[in-house]
Amino acid sequence: MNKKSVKDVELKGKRVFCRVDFNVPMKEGQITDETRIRAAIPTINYLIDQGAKVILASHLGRPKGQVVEELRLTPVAERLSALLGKNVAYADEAYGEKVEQAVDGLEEGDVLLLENVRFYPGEEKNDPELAKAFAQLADVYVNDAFGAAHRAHASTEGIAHYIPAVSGLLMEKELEVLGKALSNPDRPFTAIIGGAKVKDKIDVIDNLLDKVDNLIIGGGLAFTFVKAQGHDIGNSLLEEDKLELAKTFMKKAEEKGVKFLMPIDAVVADRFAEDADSKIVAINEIPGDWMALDIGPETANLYSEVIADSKLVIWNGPMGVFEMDQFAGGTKAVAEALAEANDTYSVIGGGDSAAAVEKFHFADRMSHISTGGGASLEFMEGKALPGVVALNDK
Ligand SMILES: Nc1ncnc2c1ncn2[C@@H]1O[C@H](COP(=O)(O)OP(=O)(O)OP(=O)(O)O)[C@@H](O)[C@H]1O
Ligand SMILES: O=C(O)[C@H](O)COP(=O)(O)O
Repeated sequence: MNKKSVKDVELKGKRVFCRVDFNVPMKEGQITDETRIRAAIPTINYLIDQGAKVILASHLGRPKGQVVEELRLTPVAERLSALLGKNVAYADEAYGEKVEQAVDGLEEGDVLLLENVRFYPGEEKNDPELAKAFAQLADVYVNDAFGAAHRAHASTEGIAHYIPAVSGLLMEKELEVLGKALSNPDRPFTAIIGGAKVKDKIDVIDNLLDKVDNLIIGGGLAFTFVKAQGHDIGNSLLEEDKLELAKTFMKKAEEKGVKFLMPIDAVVADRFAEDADSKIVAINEIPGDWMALDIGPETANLYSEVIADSKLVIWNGPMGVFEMDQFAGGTKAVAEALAEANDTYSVIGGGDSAAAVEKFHFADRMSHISTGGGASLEFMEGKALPGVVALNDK
């Protein structure tokens, strides 16, 4: 990477404003998945070991520029203290006099967590005044929030214009792994794209068709392609206005010699419900008033074989409605195939695919699970990430 990292700057005794992505799922005040907190630990420990005064900042949820009690970072501070094995001070504001006093009181190796930066309207507007107020707290800016790197906000982009700005270790690793996957892939290189909406994944499919050997399509978005092939898809998800584009992609794949793999069978249901009546049908036999909610077992076998023969696989988006047990089989089979493919480097991107891999207990058998949802997608689309662009060049 041509951007400076924490390893390239002197940190001893320095006040370091470290932007992390602690946007973790919460239920009734409890953190339900702490992956993102764990992922930031190496950088935080590095800063502590170097003798920095560590000021951590993050957003949580989308409070839209005002204080939302349930979105305070208090539970995160507690969890972080436990994970670091040391006290993390917590400020209930993110800048201003009180925070400055707290920063003044920091000794080398101390950690202070600021309040949710999205409580301030200037954050998402990338207001230079707020960016300056953040910058004033510190001598060095470290961006370790890969998950929020696609946002040009005051704490992810603006601040980098005022003090020396470098990447954290997680940011560096994410960019290295995803960057290598896309620019110099081991082959055969396979991308698996699933999830619900074609329109969200158009750019990524288009960009990947220039790079991969195999493109596997699953999830709800597959049925727009199935329909484009000329099959009846009943009440399955369809984005009518993307049918022509789906045909274009299939044609592009053919021209480029990319294997474009689509479902050959599906699990169909009479309604969208856990206890719906369901059955397995061939892809050209989806009944008119049923909907396809998962890929079928033959498709899962076909996809698993392609995965086993690949050297590099990137996966974004589940194969079916994996939240319901009846329709989780396809997603589970793909996760299992990835877990068992020992010679395959597997990169999981996107919140839902990462959640699925966790749910089926294959997480520790994947090569890399990205902490970025939108960020990893935008990266794969080939877009520049503002939070990275703003960092100092080497
Ligand atoms: N056949 C289907 N019909 C309807 N919904 C489906 C189908 N297959 C998958 N889904 C749904 O798609 C959703 C995930 O889609 P999405 O495009 O958001 O995935 P993602 O990119 O992994 O997630 P994220 O946006 O969190 O990164 C899941 O909730 C799943 O239930
Ligand atoms: O969860 C994410 O993808 C990141 O934390 C960014 O959150 P956002 O979509 O609310 O900007």
